[in-house]
Order: sequence, then C-alpha cells, then structure tokens
Amino acid sequence: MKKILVLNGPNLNMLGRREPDIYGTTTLGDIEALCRAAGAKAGHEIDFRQSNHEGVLVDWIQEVAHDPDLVGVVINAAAYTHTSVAIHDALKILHVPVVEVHLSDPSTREPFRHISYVEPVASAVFKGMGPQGYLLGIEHLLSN
Ligand SMILES: O=C(O)[C@]1(O)C=C(c2cccc(Sc3ccccc3)c2)[C@@H](O)[C@H](O)C1
Repeated sequence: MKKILVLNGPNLNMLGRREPDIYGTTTLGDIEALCRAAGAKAGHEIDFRQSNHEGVLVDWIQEVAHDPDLVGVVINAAAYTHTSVAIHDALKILHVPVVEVHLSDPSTREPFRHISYVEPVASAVFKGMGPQGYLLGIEHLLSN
C-alpha cells in the first residue's frame, strides 16, 4: 500500500492546550485522525509521527528515504523549521515530494520565525490554515 509520512516537530504533542488564538484548540490526535481519514479515502497509509528531538526526525526521514511505497512527506517541523540545517539536509535525500505545513503563518509572527530551512526543499507550503493545511498537503501529494 502506498504511504505518506506525516512528521511533526517539537511541542506539537502539547497542541490544543495553550495559545488557542495562535494554534487553535485542535489536538495533534485530532489532526492525526483527520489525516488518517483522508489517507484511507484515497487508499493510502498515513504514517503519522511526532518528536521533540531533531535527531529523531532526521532518523525517521532517513528510515523512509528508500521506501518504494513512500509517495511523499508532509512535515510540520515547528521550531526546527527555523533552525535545522540537519532536517533540511535529510529532506534533500528524499526522492519524493516534501510538503511544508504550519498551523499558523510564521511570516506574520516574530522575525525569527520568518526563515524556513524546510521551504527550499518543499514542493508546496501550506501555512496559516490550521489543520486544513495538513489535508491540503496530503491532497497535494495524492495529486502528483
Ligand atoms: O504554526 C505552526 O504549526 C508552527 O510550525 C508551530 C510552532 C509551535 C511552537 C510552539 C508550540 C507549538 S504547539 C503548542 C501550542 C500551544 C501550546 C503547546 C504546544 C507549535 C512554531 O514553532 C512554528 O514557528 C510554527
């Protein structure tokens, strides 16, 4: 079965509990359920993961890099978006499309959130659309 990997970065496991004005009240579990339903509808497996650790995210990207069933990666790297050359380099290894997702629009927030090390290796970016951004990311990969 074809697979889409959905990666989530630091603190997203705490989603829905604070700063609802920025990130809404949806939990990461809710987002996972939405993604799995969208994948199932298309006959694809959704491999949905979250880590607070940069190296774990790099390991996961390397783990799937040569998976013949992988059709793409949706990544919300959270704070690592703005700092991680390691995740940038790992994503460059992939031979499938990468979609960058953010619940908020970092370009409207603090200056340190305006740079993305993911964007240069992403085929699409969905930001400021809440959980819908994840679904648009999956849809983008399915349309390829
Ligand atoms: O908007 C996003 O999805 C983003 O990727 C997510 C981020 C983020 C930052 C801190 C916490 C969380 S999740 C959260 C929100 C409220 C309470 C607890 C955790 C996400 C930011 O680091 C990024 O700049 C933007």
